Amino acid sequence: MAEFTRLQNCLALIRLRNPPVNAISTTVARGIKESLQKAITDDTVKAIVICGADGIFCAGADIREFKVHKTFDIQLGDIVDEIQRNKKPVVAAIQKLALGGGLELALGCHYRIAHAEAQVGFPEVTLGILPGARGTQLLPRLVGVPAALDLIISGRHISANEALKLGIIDKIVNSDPIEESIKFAQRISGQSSQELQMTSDMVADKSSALGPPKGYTSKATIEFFFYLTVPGLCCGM
Ligand SMILES: CC(C)(COP(=O)(O)OP(=O)(O)OC[C@H]1O[C@@H](n2cnc3c(N)ncnc32)[C@H](O)[C@@H]1OP(=O)(O)O)[C@@H](O)C(=O)NCCC(=O)NCCSC(=O)/C=C/CCCCCCCCCCCCC(=O)O
Repeated sequence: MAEFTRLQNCLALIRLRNPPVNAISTTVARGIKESLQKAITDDTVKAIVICGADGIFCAGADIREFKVHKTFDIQLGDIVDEIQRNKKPVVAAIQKLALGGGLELALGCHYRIAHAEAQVGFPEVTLGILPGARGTQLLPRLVGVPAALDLIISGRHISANEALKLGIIDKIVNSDPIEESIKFAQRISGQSSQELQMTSDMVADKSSALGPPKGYTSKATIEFFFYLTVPGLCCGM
C-alpha cells in the first residue's frame, strides 16, 4: 500500500509500504495514485514528499506479481505523468535503493534527495524487459543519451555519489533523507505555483536538447529500443 499523511506546514507525505523492499505491486500503485489525488486536490497542500517505509525507497516492480498477472489495470507510467503534470513540487526521498519502477517514480519527481549510501539503477534488462514507465525518456533528459544507455543496457546499480555526479540525484545527505526532503519541500513550497510550473516546463521540455518528451508512448519506447539495439545508430557504435 501507500500511506498518505498530511504533515504540518502545508506538506503531504506519501510512503510506499510493501515489505521487504517496498516493491510496486498493483495495490501500491493504486495507493500512490489515490494519495497523489488527495495531495493534488487539497488546496492547503503546497508540496509533496514521496518516500519508502522501513529505510528503503523501492526496489521496483513487485516481481511476485509478474508471475500472477499478464496485464495490469494500472500503469506506473500514468502515475509518473500525473506527478509531472501537477503544479505542486514533488520530492523523492531515497533511502537505500531506488531500482526499476522505483527509480522511474523518483525520476518523475521534481527533486531527488538520497542518502549517501543509497544505490539506484535500472535492473529491467536482467529480467528481459526495458524500463517501461518513462525511464527511457526521463533518464536521457537528465544525464544525456550515452550515460542513460550505459545504465539501461548494463542494469548496474550505481552509488548515490555517481548518481549525483551524473545528475540523477540533486542532493546527497548523511542524515535522514526523508527529514531533509521535508525541510526542502517546505522551503520551496513558498514559491508560487506559476513560477514552479514555468521552471518545471522549461527544464522538462523546452530547454531540453532532446526536445519535449513526446516519447510517452509505447511506440517511442520501441523506437528507443530499436535505437539501442541497431548497431551504428547509437553512440557511433
Ligand atoms: C537489490 C535487491 C532489491 C536486494 O538484494 P539483497 O539485499 O541481497 O536481498 P535479497 O535477498 O535479494 O532480497 C530481499 C528480499 O526482497 C525480495 N525482493 C527483492 N526485490 C523484489 C521485488 N522487486 N519484488 C518483490 N520482492 C523483491 C526478495 O525476494 C527477498 O525476499 P525474501 O527475503 O526471500 O522473502 C535484490 O533483491 C534485487 O536486485 N531485486 C530485484 C530488483 C528488480 O528486479 N526489480 C524489478 C525491476 S523491473 C521494474 O521495476 C519494472 C517496472 C515496470 C513498471 C512498474 C510495474 C509495477 C507492477 C505492478 C503495478 C502496476 C503495473 C503496471 C504496469 C506498468 O506500469 O507498466
